[in-house]
Amino acid sequence: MLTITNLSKTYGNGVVALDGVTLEIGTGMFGLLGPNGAGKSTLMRTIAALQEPDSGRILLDGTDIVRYPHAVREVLGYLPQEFGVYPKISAENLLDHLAILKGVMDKAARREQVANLLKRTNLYQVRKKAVGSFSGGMRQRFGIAQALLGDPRLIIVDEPTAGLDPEERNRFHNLLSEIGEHIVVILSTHIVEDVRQLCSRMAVLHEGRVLLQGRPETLIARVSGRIWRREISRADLPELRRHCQVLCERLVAGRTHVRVLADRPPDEAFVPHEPDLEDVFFAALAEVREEVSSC
Ligand SMILES: Nc1ncnc2c1ncn2[C@@H]1O[C@H](COP(=O)(O)OP(=O)(O)OP(=O)(O)O)[C@@H](O)[C@H]1O
Repeated sequence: MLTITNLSKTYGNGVVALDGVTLEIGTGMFGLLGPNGAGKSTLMRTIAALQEPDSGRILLDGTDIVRYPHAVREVLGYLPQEFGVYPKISAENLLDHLAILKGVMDKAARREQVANLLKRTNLYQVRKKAVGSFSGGMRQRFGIAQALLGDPRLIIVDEPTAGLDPEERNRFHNLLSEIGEHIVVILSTHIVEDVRQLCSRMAVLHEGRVLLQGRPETLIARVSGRIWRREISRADLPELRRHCQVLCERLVAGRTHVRVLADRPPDEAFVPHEPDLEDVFFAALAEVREEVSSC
């Protein structure tokens, strides 16, 4: 169990990246959803003990990881947003090298662990190939293989599916959900679909603050009956925005469709919309923006 209490971080340039973040994260896949600049990577790096917060506490199974960063590094697997590799080394050799760095010193045990991880991530057939020649999806799977070295209790993956084609993304999802059956996996992303498909618990982060957290189905139930949609001409959008909380607008077969958050349909052309996680995400952002503009 990972318990984060009142975590705050302001960078030297004055940007408040984390502002009193409090979260409880148990075994399974936890989705941390937020728009660009929300503070996700800062939070991930802080949990991974790669940077210190200004204040607050992070406990992993009772151990304070801000005070004892080595304790978390020993039990942590981390796939950062920018995952650099030595391009010319084969996958097998690089994984072996990384296993040594992770403290797996026994040669036979290391060889076995490396082979197992290459099989698990479906890279065994290409283990002799240079990692630099891998496709984006293969590279991300290699990233997961290195994160799993040393049998971690906590895995952090930061924006892992950006740039993957649908097939690779699906394969990556299956791999993550299999891992999430046994340990804590935190998935940080701005892709709502990733969280919907994978996570049994989630939080939305915005401007360094947790807007909401819980089970996706519970959060969806909270906006149920308050989402309406209609087709609209683009010219009418500004007027609608003036008196409604427009959650999103999107093109369907070349026509603009809007969804709004309201207790009643704004006009007779609106029909009820069965909410999904995207509505939860946009509603949380819309509500906080509304608070700011009415201040
Ligand atoms: N080292 C740094 N120095 C100064 N400001 C920073 C630093 N790192 C991040 N920031 C700022 O802190 C805020 C949060 O950034 P962070 O990268 O944690 O967000 P994020 O949710 O991961 O965003 P993205 O999805 O775009 O990666 C942003 O405004 C960012 O510009």
